[in-house]
Amino acid sequence: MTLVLGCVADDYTGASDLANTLSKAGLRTVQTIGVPRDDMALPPVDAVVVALKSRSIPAAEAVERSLAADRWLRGRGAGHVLFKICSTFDSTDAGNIGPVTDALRAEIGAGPALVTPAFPETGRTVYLGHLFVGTVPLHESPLKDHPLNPMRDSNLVRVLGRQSKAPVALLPLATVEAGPQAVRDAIGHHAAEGAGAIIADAVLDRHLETLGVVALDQPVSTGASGLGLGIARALVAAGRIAASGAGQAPAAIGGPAAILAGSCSQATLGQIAAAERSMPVLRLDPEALAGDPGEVGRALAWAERHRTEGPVLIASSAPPEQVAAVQRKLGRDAAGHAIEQAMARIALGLVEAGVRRLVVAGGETSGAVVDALALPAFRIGAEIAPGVPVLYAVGREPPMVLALKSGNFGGPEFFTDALRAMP
Ligand SMILES: Nc1ncnc2c1ncn2[C@@H]1O[C@H](COP(=O)(O)OP(=O)(O)O)[C@@H](O)[C@H]1O
Ligand SMILES: O=C(O)[C@@H](O)C(=O)COP(=O)(O)O
Repeated sequence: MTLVLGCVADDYTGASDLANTLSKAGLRTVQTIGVPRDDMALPPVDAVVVALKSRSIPAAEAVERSLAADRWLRGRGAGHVLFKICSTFDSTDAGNIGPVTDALRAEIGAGPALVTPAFPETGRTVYLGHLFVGTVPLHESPLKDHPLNPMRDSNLVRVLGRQSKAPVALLPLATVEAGPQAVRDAIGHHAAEGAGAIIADAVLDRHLETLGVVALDQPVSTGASGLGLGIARALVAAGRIAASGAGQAPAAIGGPAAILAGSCSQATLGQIAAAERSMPVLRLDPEALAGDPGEVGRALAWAERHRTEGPVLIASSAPPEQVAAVQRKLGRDAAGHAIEQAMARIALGLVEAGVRRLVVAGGETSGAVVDALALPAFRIGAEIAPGVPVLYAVGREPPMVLALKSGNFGGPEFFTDALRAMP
């Protein structure tokens, strides 16, 4: 297997978002959970997205895991590695976007990395280094209340500067509009000045196409699915991707379905409210979930009682004031971790009870669930909503199909849309 593109994603939902984008652009793509074991049988692919759960762990660990993934990908021929971050730049001043980008560059002796979270299809745009979510700057968006990494500064040159060793420069929209050569000249100038990373503006897909062409000059770039789109289109345009033809439509998996929500995003809260009109919904008590092992058993007993009614939804999700109250009692990271682990035990119990179709809302939550289920890799299926594909577990018997939804993604009826796409 010789890879045309390697990707290291800092969470599992983000990885499936990127794998979806690459696959739609024509790249045969597989998402692995962690660095694959050498004996893992992978189909012929153009791109592998190695999904890590490294967004909210200490920076040194994120660096170590990312470098291991990078070495595996380069060992299989990947000349360019895209570090997939969140389109809302989820991170804290302690990292991990800066430290991982620095380490990936240092590993291969690369010049400054292009960095952009722009993903216009989902409303993420960057102008003069400021990230917008829909019509508002990042710091006014619901991300200001994220449970683990509240985003309170929209100026990404500043945000990344606080996380990086080398200076961070800006590639303004006017330069991106001027095309690849203007971008190359600007990068040369910033490299001479010692920049380690360059935040690139992009508000439309054509800007990402320009950035994709130039990113491939370098061995490393950092971005969300928008940059993935630009790189994929550049690879296709350069004739570096063999035509793959339409894949065989996967057979229906069947069997019981369940939804688990641990995201506290505004979008997910709305989707849970909408689901309440069409399926049984259990809203967990987050404090009990974090502290009382019996709460998992009670949730599973509830699911068992509602089994004959079709899919069920179990949620720990809560609005910002309730999240803040739990965090005051338990601490931010401890609360998040304990709730994720409890959700993972619920997932395991549901699958042991026969669930074969599973939707999970929330990146960290998805990470904990997929780890508990020990799923090694996914084939990418149809797109349910921008950034969220159907995922077929590779090599699992009996087969399972999942959807891992980034907290902020999907329309109000996402959960019913997902179940319809996962027969
Ligand atoms: N009610 C709650 N109170 C506090 N934290 C919560 C609650 N429910 C979930 N969490 C935690 O909030 C975090 C949500 O992150 P994540 O799953 O990545 O969602 P998103 O995709 O929206 O970022 C997780 O660590 C989760 O365990
Ligand atoms: O880029 C994105 O927005 C997503 O792919 C993503 O990474 C979102 O993260 P979560 O909301 O934590 O799932």
